[in-house]
Amino acid sequence: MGSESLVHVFLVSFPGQGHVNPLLRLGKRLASKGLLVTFTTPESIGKQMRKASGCSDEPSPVGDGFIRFEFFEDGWDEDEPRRQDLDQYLPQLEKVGKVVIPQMIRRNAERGRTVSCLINNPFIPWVSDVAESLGLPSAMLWVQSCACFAAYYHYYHNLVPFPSEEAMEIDVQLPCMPLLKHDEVPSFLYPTTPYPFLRRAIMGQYGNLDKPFCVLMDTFQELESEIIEYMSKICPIKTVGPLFKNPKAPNAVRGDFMKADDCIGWLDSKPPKSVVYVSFGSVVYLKQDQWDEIAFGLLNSGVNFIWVMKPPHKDSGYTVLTLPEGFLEKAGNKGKVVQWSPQEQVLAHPSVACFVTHCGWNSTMEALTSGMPVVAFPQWGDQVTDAKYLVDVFKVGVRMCRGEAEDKLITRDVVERCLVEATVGPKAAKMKENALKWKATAEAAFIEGGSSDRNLQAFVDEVKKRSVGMDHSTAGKATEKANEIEVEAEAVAAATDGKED
Ligand SMILES: O=c1ccn([C@@H]2O[C@H](COP(=O)(O)OP(=O)(O)O)[C@@H](O)[C@H]2O)c(=O)[nH]1
Ligand SMILES: O=C(O)c1ccc(O[C@@H]2O[C@H](CO)[C@@H](O)[C@H](O)[C@H]2O)cc1
Repeated sequence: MGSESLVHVFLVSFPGQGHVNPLLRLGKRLASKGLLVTFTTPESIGKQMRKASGCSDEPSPVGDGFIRFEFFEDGWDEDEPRRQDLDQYLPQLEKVGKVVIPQMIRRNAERGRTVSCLINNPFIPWVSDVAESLGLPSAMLWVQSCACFAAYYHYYHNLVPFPSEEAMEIDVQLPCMPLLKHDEVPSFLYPTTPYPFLRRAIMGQYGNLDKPFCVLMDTFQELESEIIEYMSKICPIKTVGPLFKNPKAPNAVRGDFMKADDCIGWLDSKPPKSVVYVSFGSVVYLKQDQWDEIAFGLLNSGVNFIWVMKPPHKDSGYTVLTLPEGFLEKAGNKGKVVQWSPQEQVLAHPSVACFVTHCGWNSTMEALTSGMPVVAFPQWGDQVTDAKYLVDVFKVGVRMCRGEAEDKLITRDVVERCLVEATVGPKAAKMKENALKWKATAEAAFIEGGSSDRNLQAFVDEVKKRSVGMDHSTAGKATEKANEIEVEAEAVAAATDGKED
């Protein structure tokens, strides 16, 4: 069957690696169940994805369906430094996206690919408005834990007391969750957060939560059962994780912004469970003095290691981190420093003993699903909550720090102690045993007939059902609306021309 005759879903992603990965993985899962999926994000990132991962606008077969990419211009020059400032970039994305997404949907309809559903991830809640204005169903993929979803929900609706300027250090008790210490609450909610624009972006999604007919989550029923059950009574949640596992479509279609350095051959040469993998994700940058302490901790512990040292964006304001003098020579063949790793493969490799992680949710799910113990080094946002769960609830981790807000240098001795604790001795063995249990439970959730697979199938069935109800007049309405929005936007642009920027 050609891709044109399939039900078509349109995925709009915030342009961050930790957001693109889970939405693209969802796209692949949906495609493998027989849908045509178009994935979009701004061209500035599309350019990188094309170069590093070969993303193409031609439909690629995935299982019973297809996936294709179609990027959009965000209205700024190629080298615009303001993209690194989300306080400025998020409003720009909203302004432009509200015009160009309807145009893209209209063009697709004209080419015989009528869109039946829009799906977005957080930080770009206006996508639900676009869907509503076009008369299209929409869904949202929540790319963090259900625990974090619940924390933001209770904050938005003011249901329980959270840290405030008057009471900074209060603990937070949410229903069906362990007590969170003040610094275990998602840090965008701290009164002192340096990232209030991310709190606003997330709160924007809660303001729009009545619009998506489904909230998909990259978690699984058995991992967060009580809070998922509780929140499911309030919101139309469907857990579909771990999304990075796709039995029908392994790694062919990827959305990395940077090509991964090859380190699998090097790992193959190491004994089982002898390597520590260190990565702080795509956005966290540590200070130079902290970097130095980690470097000495790694050397002093004597472990083998792979360390991801990604270069900062030229407009990010971060200075390039360096390694202590003579570090690479001292490490010799015990250590490998890379700019970007094939993380999923690294975590699945038998030579890897543990993962020193910033506890982003993707890294958390990838570690749990690979049966990999962790050393938790959270910095901000959901990472501090994920660290609490990894250590105290899932019991697969050792805590190395409490987050950026603590502003505490973690010394080389502490680094060394945590590495040893996570790799040798009875505690390490227990954590590995727990991690392997989570791996098995995750597998049972994503295989055919598992809880996540059933939820995903139910979602696909619902999209198909709604698309049957969507007759030609509905598709025509979407086209008409797209035309209206375009005319309005042109009028606004003409009226404001030269008055902005
Ligand atoms: O060297 C690296 C570092 C990270 N990742 C991937 O980048 C994503 C990072 O997402 P996460 O939520 O963990 O953190 P963020 O980058 O959003 O802070 C994950 O899917 C990782 O597998 C990768 O492929 N190679
Ligand atoms: O581009 C940015 O400035 C950016 C990208 C990603 C950010 O959040 C990360 O998202 C993940 C999924 O929500 C999350 O689990 C991870 O901890 C975050 O680092 C923030 C800013």
